[in-house]
Amino acid sequence: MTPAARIQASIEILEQILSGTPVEKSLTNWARRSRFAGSKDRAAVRDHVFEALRCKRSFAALGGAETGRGLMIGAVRGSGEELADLFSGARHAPAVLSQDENGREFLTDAERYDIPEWLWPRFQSSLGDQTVAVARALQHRAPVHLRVNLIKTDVPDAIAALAVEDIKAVAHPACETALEVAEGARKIAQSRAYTEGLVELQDAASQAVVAALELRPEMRVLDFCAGGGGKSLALAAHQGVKVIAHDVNASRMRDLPARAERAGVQVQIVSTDELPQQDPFDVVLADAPCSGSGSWRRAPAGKWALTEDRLQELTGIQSCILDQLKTLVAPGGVLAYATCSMLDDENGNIVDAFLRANPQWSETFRKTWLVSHGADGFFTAHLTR
Ligand SMILES: C[S@@+](CC[C@H](N)C(=O)[O-])C[C@H]1O[C@@H](n2cnc3c(N)ncnc32)[C@H](O)[C@@H]1O
Repeated sequence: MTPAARIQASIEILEQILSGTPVEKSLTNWARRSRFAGSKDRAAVRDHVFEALRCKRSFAALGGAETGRGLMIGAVRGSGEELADLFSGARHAPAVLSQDENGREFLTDAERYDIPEWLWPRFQSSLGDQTVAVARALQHRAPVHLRVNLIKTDVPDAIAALAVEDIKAVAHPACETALEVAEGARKIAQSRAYTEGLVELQDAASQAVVAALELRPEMRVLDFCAGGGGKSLALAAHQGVKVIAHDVNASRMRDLPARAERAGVQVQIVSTDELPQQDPFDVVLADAPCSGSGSWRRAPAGKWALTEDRLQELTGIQSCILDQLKTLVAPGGVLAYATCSMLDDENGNIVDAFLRANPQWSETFRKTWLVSHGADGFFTAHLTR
């Protein structure tokens, strides 16, 4: 495919997404009807689509319309490339620009930095002088991070095993186990290092949330919102720690047994009904459902789907989860609250309200990771009584 044909394909996919088809489904539909597209074409089109979704507001302003075509005109105009070369009207290329397909100046900072208008003041109050840096980081693609599985290997050996398969990885400062992939990211899923469980795909800040816990052998740790089990696996990679995974939506943990087997670790999965027979726990991790503002680079549709009502609903769920979990923690144990969000509403405000309502509990640790520092945005706080 020519660069112009890739843009035309991206326009068609974006049209589907804008009319309500989920992102992955739109990409798969296109790949199915475009057997001529090679793996490099598919990767390039996917990159265009994700970039346009991350930068939807600013590209729409630059391109003159919030349509697939408008977004891609905005993308090309913003990159400084020559529009006429790509929108040439040639076979498989987008049509030539009409007179009225002009861009305009940005009206607000929220538009320039691709944040919903209603959310900008909350971004500012949560992030202070980091607001613009964070919003700009969210306009770009996320790095690929790996977690070295210390049950099976160590950091130098994992880097060497990846290098044999032309995957260049370097240590990431977020925590001891974190690597950033500098080259060869598309080869990871097929690599021996991955299939044999030496490394797992996991964002560095997500790993750092687990690394912040002081885990000792024989501790019983509940991962209450386990989801796909990324943090359960990171917890279980601590020698002797017994990990119990739970999620209100049990089907989300479907792949966890196979992932645990690949990693060579044990994770016990419990249902909501079984939980009362399992407590108390030395550590309860609540990686709560949230806006996902820290991972909007990977899932940009979430940025535009969030509403004030949904944020309020989420903060209600977050407070309920913390309240529900306090009875499951052994005296002297730790209730660790975490979100992949950078908004005070979902982070400090939730913990502060919990501490006000439960004066016998105190906070021993609190940290926020920002996307502008090279990993996903995350928050965690440790509570004890
Ligand atoms: C942020 S995700 C978890 C991600 C996961 N810990 C990981 O590291 O991959 C939040 C999870 O919380 C679950 N959840 C939502 N409400 C819940 C509740 N009331 N109790 C327990 N889990 C809940 C969701 O099903 C979702 O899987």
